[in-house]
Order: sequence, then structure tokens, then C-alpha cells
Amino acid sequence: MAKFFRAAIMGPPGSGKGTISKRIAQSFGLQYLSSGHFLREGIAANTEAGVMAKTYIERGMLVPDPVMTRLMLSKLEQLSSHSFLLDGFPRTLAQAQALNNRYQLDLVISLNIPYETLKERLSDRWIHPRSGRVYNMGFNPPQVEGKDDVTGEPLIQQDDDKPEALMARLRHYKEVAKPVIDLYKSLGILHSFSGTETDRIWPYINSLLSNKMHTLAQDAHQSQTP
Ligand SMILES: Nc1ncnc2c1ncn2[C@H]1C[C@H](O)[C@@H](COP(=O)(O)OP(=O)(O)OP(=O)(O)O)O1
Ligand SMILES: Nc1nc2c(ncn2[C@@H]2O[C@H](COP(=O)(O)OP(=O)(O)O)[C@@H](O)[C@H]2O)c(=O)[nH]1
Repeated sequence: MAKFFRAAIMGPPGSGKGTISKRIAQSFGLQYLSSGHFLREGIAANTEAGVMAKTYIERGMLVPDPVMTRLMLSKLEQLSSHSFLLDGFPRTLAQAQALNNRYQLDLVISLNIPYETLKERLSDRWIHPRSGRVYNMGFNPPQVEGKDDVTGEPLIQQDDDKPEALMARLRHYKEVAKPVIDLYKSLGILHSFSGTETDRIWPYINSLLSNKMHTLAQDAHQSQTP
């Protein structure tokens, strides 16, 4: 049976998870699942999970573990025979344990980016709220200033991307992520990357994934050879 490759990406807000995920999905054909994207989709469509999630997100809180786990596991169920990359999930230890009971990850990428860099990037981050498309005025600006490339609709800056909200978000991220990172470290699947530029980190992630996927393909071939 073919073995599917299962990965997750972790890092504080602004660390480049979305940017790097897009590159991974394009280069390696992994299905990209972003918890934030599914939540925004659910909120727009007024689904049960969306209505519930909205009340927490509006208050700057994490969505409760059972809601998040149900949502993400059901999305994963729909693509059970596919390689995937998770972004934004698992966020807490309870989510990581629930995921691990159903799917064992092959690899977890953790991004360590200095605080000053996060602050600069987020103060320059503009998003198209309906699709979640992300721009940066220096790094990947839109074709027309202030407008989404695809729809031409206005871009916005999120309140919690402003420097005054960042320190609290970062502290919160560290607290919640630590046990998750420790778990993946203990499972031997954690790979951490540090730096200030996505374009310098990307070649290392690219070559790690190439090696992992090559090994996986070889293992699958050997297990099929009589
Ligand atoms: N796994 C999760 N568990 C609980 N709440 C979540 C989870 N994923 C997302 N959320 C909630 C809280 C988030 O503030 C909100 C939006 O998520 P997301 O788009 O991932 O942005 P974020 O606020 O975490 O910042 P960033 O994308 O910059 O890391 O949805
Ligand atoms: N200047 C600069 N901006 C970057 C770099 N990598 C990503 N960005 C931008 O920084 C912001 C945060 O990146 P994003 O991928 O949204 O991070 P996430 O919050 O971890 O998903 C976005 O506006 C990106 O376009 C980089 O190397 N340099």
C-alpha cells in the first residue's frame, strides 16, 4: 500500500507558516490544510463550527479543543488517502494527542524567527479577508496597492497584527506551543529552522522534504518488492 506523507508546520504569528506552506504544497503536491482558513470559511458559511468559533476568535481566544479537533479530523477524513501539510493545527497538546490517535505525523517543521522580524513583517502584512490571501508591502506586494490580485477587493490590516498586540500573542503562542513541540521532539520528528528571511530558510526545508519523501518512496517500493 502507498504510504502518505503527513506533516505539520508550527511557528509564532508572522513566522512565515502560510508563505512556506504554499511553497511546500506547490513543490511537493501535499494537500494544504490551514485551520484559520477552515474557520474563516465556516464563519462565512454560518456552519455550526463557524458560529461557535466566531465567539472565541472575536475575543482573541483559541477555539476550544473539541471543536477544533472535530473540524480538522473531519477534513482529514475526507482526504485519508493523500499526503498533507497542516498549518495552525495542532495548536495545543490536547489537539496534538487527538491527532496522534488517528494519524501519526512523519515530520513537524518549527520556525524560530526573532521578535523584531515578526514585528516588522506583521506591521506590513495586508490580507484579503474573504480568501485569506496574504501580502507584504516589501516582500510580496499586491499588483495594485491596497487591492487583492485576484478579486481587486480592498486589503485590510488585522488589529492583532499591530505591534501593541504582538507581544501578548507571542507569549501566548510560546506557552501553548511548548508542550506540543516537546511531544514532537520526543517522537523524533521535529525539525527547527531559525532565521530572518524566508528565502534563506526555504532551501533547507526544501531539501529536508526532498530527502524524506525520497526515503518514503524507497521504503514503499521495497515493501512491494517480493
Ligand atoms: N488549532 C487551533 N486551535 C484553536 N484556535 C485556533 C486554531 N487555529 C486557529 N484558531 C483560531 C485562533 C486564531 O487567532 C484564529 C485565526 O487563526 P489563524 O488564521 O491561524 O491566525 P493566527 O491568529 O493564529 O495568526 P497567524 O496565522 O499569524 O499565526 O483562529
Ligand atoms: N519582509 C519579509 N516578509 C516576509 C518574509 N516571509 C514572509 N513574509 C511576510 O510576512 C508576513 C507573515 O507571513 P505569513 O506567511 O503570513 O506567516 P504566518 O503568520 O506564520 O502564517 C506576510 O505578510 C508575508 O508576506 C520574509 O522573508 N521577509
